[in-house]
Amino acid sequence: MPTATNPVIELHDAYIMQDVNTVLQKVTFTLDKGEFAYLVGRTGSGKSSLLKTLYADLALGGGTGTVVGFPLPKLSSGSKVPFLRRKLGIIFQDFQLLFDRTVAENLLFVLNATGWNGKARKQQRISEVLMQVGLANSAAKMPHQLSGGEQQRVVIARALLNEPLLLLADEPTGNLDPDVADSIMRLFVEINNSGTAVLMATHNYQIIQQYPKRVLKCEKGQLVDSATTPFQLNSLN
Ligand SMILES: Nc1ncnc2c1ncn2[C@@H]1O[C@H](COP(=O)(O)OP(=O)(O)OP(=O)(O)O)[C@@H](O)[C@H]1O
Repeated sequence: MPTATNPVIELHDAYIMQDVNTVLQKVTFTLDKGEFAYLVGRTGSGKSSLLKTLYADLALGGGTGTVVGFPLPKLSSGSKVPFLRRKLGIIFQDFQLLFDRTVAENLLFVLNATGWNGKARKQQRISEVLMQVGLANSAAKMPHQLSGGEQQRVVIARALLNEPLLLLADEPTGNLDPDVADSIMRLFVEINNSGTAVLMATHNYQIIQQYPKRVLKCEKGQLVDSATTPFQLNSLN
C-alpha cells in the first residue's frame, strides 16, 4: 500500500449529504497519486453521493476535503469548480455521449468547453485518446454505430482528454457483458499504470476478485477502508 505522500483525494471527517440528509458521516481517507481503489456497498449506501461530492456536484456537509489540490466547497456552485473538473476525468452514467454527433465531435465539444485552442492541436489530442482506448478508426462514427463496450471506451476517451490526475468512475462496467466488462477493466488498469489515480464504484465482485485492489466500502452510514480494516469480499453486499 503506497503511503499518501501526494494525495489526489484527502477527506477528513467529511459529511456526505443529499439535501438535509446525511448519507455518510466522518469519512476520512486519502487516495494517493497513481493509486487505484474500488468503492463498494449496497444500493443506496452512498457511493454515487460520495463521488458527486468529490467532483463538487454535492457540497460537503461538514469536515474538510481536497481533490487534486482544490478544497471542496461547503456550499454548491463554488467558483473553482470548473478548474477542479478540468483536472478530473468523470465517468458517470448521467454523462452520456451526444448521439447526434460523431465520436470526434463528442470529444471536440469537451475540448472547446475546456478552453483548448488550435484546430490541429485539438485533432491531435482526439487522435491520441482514441488510440489510447483502442478506437483509432472510429472518429467519424456516430455513437449508435458502436457497441455498448465501444461507447464506454469513447466515454473513457472523453474523460482522458485533459490528462486528469484522477478518474472517478461510477459503475463503468454496469451494463456490459462479462467479456466486455473485463476489457474495459483492463483499460482502466492500463490507464492507472500510466499514473492516473482511479476511484471506481462497482457492484461487480468478479472484477474485484480478478483485479484485487484497495476497497472502500460504504456501510451503515460510514466508509470502511480495506487498507486499515480488512474485510471479506463475500460480505461486500
Ligand atoms: N438526488 C437525490 N436527492 C435526494 N436523495 C438522494 C438523491 N440521490 C440519492 N439520494 C439518496 O441518497 C442515498 C445514497 O444514494 P446513492 O445514489 O449515493 O447510493 P449508491 O450507493 O450510489 O447506490 P447505487 O448502488 O444504487 O447506485 C440513498 O438513500 C438515496 O435515496
